[in-house]
Amino acid sequence: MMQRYLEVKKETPGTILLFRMGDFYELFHEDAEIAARVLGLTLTSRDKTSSNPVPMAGFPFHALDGYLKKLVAAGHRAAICDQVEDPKTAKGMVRREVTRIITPGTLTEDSLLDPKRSNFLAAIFPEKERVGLAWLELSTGRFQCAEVSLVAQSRKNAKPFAALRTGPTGPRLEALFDELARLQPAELLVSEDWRIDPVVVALGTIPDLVLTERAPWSFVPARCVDVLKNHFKTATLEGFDLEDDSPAVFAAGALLDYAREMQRTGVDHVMKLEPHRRGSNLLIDDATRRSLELTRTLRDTRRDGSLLAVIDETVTPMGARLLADWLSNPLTDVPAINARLDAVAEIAADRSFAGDVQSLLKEAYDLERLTARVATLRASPRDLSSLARTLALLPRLKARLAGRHCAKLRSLEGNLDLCAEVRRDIEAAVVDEAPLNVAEGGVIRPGFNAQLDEFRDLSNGGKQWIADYQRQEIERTGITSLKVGFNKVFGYYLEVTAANAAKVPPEYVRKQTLKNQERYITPPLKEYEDKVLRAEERALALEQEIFSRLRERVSQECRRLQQTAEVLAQSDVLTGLAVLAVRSNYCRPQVVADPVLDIREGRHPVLDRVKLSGEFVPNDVRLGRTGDVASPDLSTAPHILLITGPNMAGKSTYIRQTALLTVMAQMGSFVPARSAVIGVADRVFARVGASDELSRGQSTFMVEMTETARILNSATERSLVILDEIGRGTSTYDGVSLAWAITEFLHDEVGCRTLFATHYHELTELQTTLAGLANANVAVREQNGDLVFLHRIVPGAADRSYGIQVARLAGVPRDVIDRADVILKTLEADHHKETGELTIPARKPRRKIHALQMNLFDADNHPVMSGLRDLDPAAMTPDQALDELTRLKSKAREVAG
Ligand SMILES: Nc1ncnc2c1ncn2[C@@H]1O[C@H](COP(=O)(O)OP(=O)(O)OP(=O)(O)O)[C@@H](O)[C@H]1O
Repeated sequence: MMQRYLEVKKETPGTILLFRMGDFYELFHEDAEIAARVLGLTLTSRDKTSSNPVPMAGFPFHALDGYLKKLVAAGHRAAICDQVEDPKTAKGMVRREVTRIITPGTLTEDSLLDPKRSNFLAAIFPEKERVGLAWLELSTGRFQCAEVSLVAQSRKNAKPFAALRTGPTGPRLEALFDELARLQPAELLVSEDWRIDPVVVALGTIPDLVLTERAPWSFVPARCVDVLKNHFKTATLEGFDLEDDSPAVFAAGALLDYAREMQRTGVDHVMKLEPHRRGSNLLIDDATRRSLELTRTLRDTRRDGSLLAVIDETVTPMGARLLADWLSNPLTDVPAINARLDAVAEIAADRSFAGDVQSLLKEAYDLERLTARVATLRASPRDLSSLARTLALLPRLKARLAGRHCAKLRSLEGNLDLCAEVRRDIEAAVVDEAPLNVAEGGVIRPGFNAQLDEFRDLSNGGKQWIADYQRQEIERTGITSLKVGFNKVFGYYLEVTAANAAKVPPEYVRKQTLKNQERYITPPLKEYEDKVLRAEERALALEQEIFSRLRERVSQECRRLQQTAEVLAQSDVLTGLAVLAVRSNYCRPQVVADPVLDIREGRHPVLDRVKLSGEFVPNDVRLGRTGDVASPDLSTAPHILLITGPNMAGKSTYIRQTALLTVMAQMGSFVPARSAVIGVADRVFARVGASDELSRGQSTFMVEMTETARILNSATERSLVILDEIGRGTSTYDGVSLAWAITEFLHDEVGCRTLFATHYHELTELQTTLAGLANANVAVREQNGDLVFLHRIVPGAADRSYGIQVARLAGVPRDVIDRADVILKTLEADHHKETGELTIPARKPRRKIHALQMNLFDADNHPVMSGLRDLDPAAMTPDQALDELTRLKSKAREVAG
């Protein structure tokens, strides 16, 4: 057995091997040690008497899913080696084979996946100036690829920006990092050969990303292309709008190869490879994505508290995943955005529609993931009955979608394939409450297969035969207490009381003598027993066969099922957005191509939700282009808004909410505002607060400037830029000067819509020189020396900053606040002096703090010191010296008190 173990271990390098032995999965050697650590299993050893015992750990087979979850969460890969023969019939040792390999990126089991999140496996193929990236969600079969440029994507004439993540001469990796941040893959495949490739080295620094190294040959371009052609059974990849020589295709081929290797049962549900083109989406870089907390919060990277959590009114996991996808990839094409908005508007206008659709969808199972399990021949009987139940809802959904006006809902109705035969086939064959496991039987409906019914009758219906036989034998022998019984050791037997033993006919064969009974068997009874037991076995085998055939048959319809799953997901997302719009009082944005923004009474979607109603103060934003003829009413609006105001007033909230509303509108959602005209942005940039890049070894200021450099170099006229307190991490003069120059550059060279929140009041002077810039501030009121935040954005510069008042609100001690006030006044007065000298009045301590330690000055007068001074060690005996030392010590104690 250990020999087989070692063979299998050799076949599955880099994985933790779970080796089935009877009712347990066992782990040995290093795997056992890892399992003990990660899974909390007790480490024991095999063959304790040996001088070199083998470490070992294990768990019962039914606990597999729970343990797999923990192993995968800890970033491990696990190979499951099962017994592939029935131990009862096996000759010699039971045959064991690896039945699946579970890796973070190739999960398909519901129990291991988060229903609301896509779980991507990704692969890269770096070339000189571009890198191919492919990603696959194995649990649904969605497979995409893209080419990402490694050359700085600068605006025309812009100088390439300085040292980025891999140093001044390395490739520019931001675009790749942005894509990975968008996808958040669980596992990324690279070639062993690329260990020192700068791209791969940089990827190794991304937290929570498992890099899996593959043999170099699996990345050989010709092979990669062949893998894809063979899988899709096509002569070229042109049908997918892909070139055979693109690194994106190579990455996809290497990825599919791996997926096939891990999923021993096949990946037939991967039916197409879709090219992902960057141009059709609103680009949101990694830093912006995090700053805006689109899908996770900045501080603890949780979904709760993110924009996604707030706008999610979907009722199915398919919908939840698609919503996350839409939010991560907002559109730029105005007609495409409007198509979604039309659908949301139509649903929002018809309350009963949303209610009906949601109550239907709530009953649906995760059709996308069910289909994938059918396709990989891993669907359980229960999966098939869940599939049929979901299909049973479709006629009602189709009826509800019928007669809609907008194109999107009409096309959903058109694409909703009822798959009626699939449903009919499953319903005809599988019982309503199907068990999880086919091996125990009870899967196939009675009446479906005559042969099966016969076997079952024979095994169940034996009762009648037994009753008849028992009656017949009572009559024949005259023993009225004669009974037929059954136990596992002897099978069927006849039982007679000891008193009647003499009446037993000679053909009865005695098998067992109990205290008061004798047990016998007879040839007819044994013959019958044989038949019954065989029938049971044959019934089980036949059930399995029928089930496998059915699953095979359903798997032929994967494409249709996938299409239907997509319709369900889209219906769910659109309905969810409509419910959100109505429930949260959102308005339909008017999406236009001009780079303008006119939001009236806009609210921050997340704060609006958490604050009590009426507590959130709505604000307007109007950005335009001077002299813009297309939007005359915005022609006088600035395109840069410089917002000053006290801390805590709501500056960050205001600028973020503007970016969030733009993202929401471009994904096809209504927005929290009274009205909104949103000019489509090609990119959104948010430089907000300190980010957590310290772990990547950069200083806060360096990170801030790197991100700023990127904005300045790649923003276009159509971009939306949100800047929060640029230049904060350096000296005031440096900071002001940088912020000043950055603002001028954005105004003169880029011309993009910009919201800039700052504490540097000096910058408000820019209004006099920059025509497209306007000042705004957040209103506050001082009441009896206290500060009241009104959270209202008003035109003009803030008159002062109120930092000290805010510090007082925060509980900074009174002494410090008063002192800061004095210093501030002096600074303000000095500011206007010609000399430039700074004379801060000295601080007057309010109370003296007693020094606990003696200072040198005090030491001179100390009684112990004078005692020491008077000593003449030369004239003392050791005893006297000791006495004197003891005396001085107690004196010292006394004084210290
Ligand atoms: N429009 C609003 N209505 C109601 N409350 C608001 C509004 N805007 C902000 N707030 C509240 O004020 C708090 C501070 O807001 P924000 O962080 O935007 O201030 P800030 O001006 O950027 O502060 P700082 O300059 O210190 O970063 C928020 O947590 C929020 O609870």
